[in-house]
Amino acid sequence: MASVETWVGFGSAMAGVGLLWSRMPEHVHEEARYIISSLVPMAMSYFNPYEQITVSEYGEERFRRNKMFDAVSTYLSRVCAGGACKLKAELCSNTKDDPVVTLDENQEVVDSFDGARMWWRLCPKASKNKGAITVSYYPGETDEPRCFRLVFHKRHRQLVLSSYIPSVIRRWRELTAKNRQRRLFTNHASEGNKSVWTSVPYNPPATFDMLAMDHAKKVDIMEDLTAFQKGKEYHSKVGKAWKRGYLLHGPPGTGKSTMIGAMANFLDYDVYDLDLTSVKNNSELRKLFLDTTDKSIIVIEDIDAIEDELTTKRKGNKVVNGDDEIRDKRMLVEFADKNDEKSRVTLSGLLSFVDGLWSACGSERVFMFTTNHIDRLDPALIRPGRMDKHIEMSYCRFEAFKVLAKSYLDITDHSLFAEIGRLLDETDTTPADVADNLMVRSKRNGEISRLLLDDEMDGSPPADVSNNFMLRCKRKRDADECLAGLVETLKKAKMESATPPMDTIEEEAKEEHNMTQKKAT
Ligand SMILES: Nc1ncnc2c1ncn2[C@@H]1O[C@H](COP(=O)(O)OP(=O)(O)OP(=O)(O)O)[C@@H](O)[C@H]1O
Ligand SMILES: [Mg+2]
Repeated sequence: MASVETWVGFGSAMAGVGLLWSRMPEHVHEEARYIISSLVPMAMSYFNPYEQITVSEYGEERFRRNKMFDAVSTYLSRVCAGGACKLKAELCSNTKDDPVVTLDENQEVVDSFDGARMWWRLCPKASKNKGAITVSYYPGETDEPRCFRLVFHKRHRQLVLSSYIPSVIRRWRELTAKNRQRRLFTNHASEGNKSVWTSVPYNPPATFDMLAMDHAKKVDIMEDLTAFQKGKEYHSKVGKAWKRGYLLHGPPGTGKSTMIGAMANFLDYDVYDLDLTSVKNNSELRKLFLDTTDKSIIVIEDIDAIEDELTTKRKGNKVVNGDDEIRDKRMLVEFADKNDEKSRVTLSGLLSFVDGLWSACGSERVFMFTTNHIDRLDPALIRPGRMDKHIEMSYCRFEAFKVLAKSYLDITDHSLFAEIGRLLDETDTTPADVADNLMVRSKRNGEISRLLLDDEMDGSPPADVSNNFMLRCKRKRDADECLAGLVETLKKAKMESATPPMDTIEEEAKEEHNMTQKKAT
């Protein structure tokens, strides 16, 4: 036991140290604090046999999603979820009844690899080190949103880094290739007024087979897409970013949006439908682009509608025609704070992703712009080389009509075909209008189901033969009725196009009147 003298001696020694400390200059204090703060973690790591890896939801740049996070999430949900008691379930597909189950926050699961145990936890907040994968020697406090934390024994460090992590990534690739669900993303302003992507499962019904358009043009587009999809080596050989830009133009109802769905089906890509009106400025736009994944179609619909704002601005800004640089800096979308330079999305900001500096970030991306009025678009957007392909979606002619008749009525020939072909050549009718006429009326559907029901109520279950016969009759009647209706619609359209609208007649009459008055004076 220490005597009283010893304690007194210790106390005075400490008092001496305290006095000495207080007399030391401030910079020495700083140095001493620094040494202590670096020694403590080292000492802790020396005694702590565990290490940890943090996989945060966003990468170092903060605005790019960390794919490793998705990989771990999928891996743990599929491989280790059995040992978890807090899970989240989401039904992602309209066709499959299999919910996607993922770990809930703060849930810990254990995995084993080559005899080593790994502890995974989904933390609602991530470590201060936001890098893709950061290794730290001691458990640190967290301050950033969502991360997975992997804890393992020090002696397995090499195993984890060189074998376990790569195996997680491999497994993730296998799992996603097998269970991929295509998604449709759209951006909207989040709580902090920042634009973020949200998505829903996406199974567009349209395929190229159903697209009513010139056959040669359709084949050309499909070949172009196939060449693009297989063009990884070609693009790297010629030093071009692996991306492709399409401009779809044509009147409303000619199938521009339908074409996008068909392309997504054909390529099996996700679709990002970019709503520029909820993007505040170029840096937000950049973040959104960087948040898109590879193998995706980025769509900006009705670019002419946004350009309309430009056109009004153009006059105000006295932009010189042909001067791309000045024109590009005009606003695409103007927000509430008109004086704030930062709260604007510019055409140059948009184009830097399509074929500028930022276009090289990410690969296998298709950009699609759609417009109803190509003539109203900014020349900077449509100048040669900017968009790889301009696709015109046009009015429905006979060849396109045959595709629609096959899809909607399941017929390849009919006595009214010749007349319809002639009328389609004489009028400008959109595929949407034709498709509308080919839709079997619900009245008819009601009629057939009633007939089938009556049959069942007789007590005699309807025989297949009679069913088939009835269905055939129904189809025939449907086709006759729909095509006759279409002929009527087309005739009406032809008449309307032959007679100029009333206001045009009135204007012409006025003009004539003015001319005669002028001549008279
Ligand atoms: N070329 C086409 N082939 C098959 N169906 C078509 C075609 N064009 C239009 N349709 C039908 O008409 C509907 C409307 O077409 P869609 O929305 O693709 O036209 P759009 O050109 O995008 O029109 P908008 O310019 O108004 O956006 C579609 O749901 C589809 O059923
Ligand atoms: Mg559309």
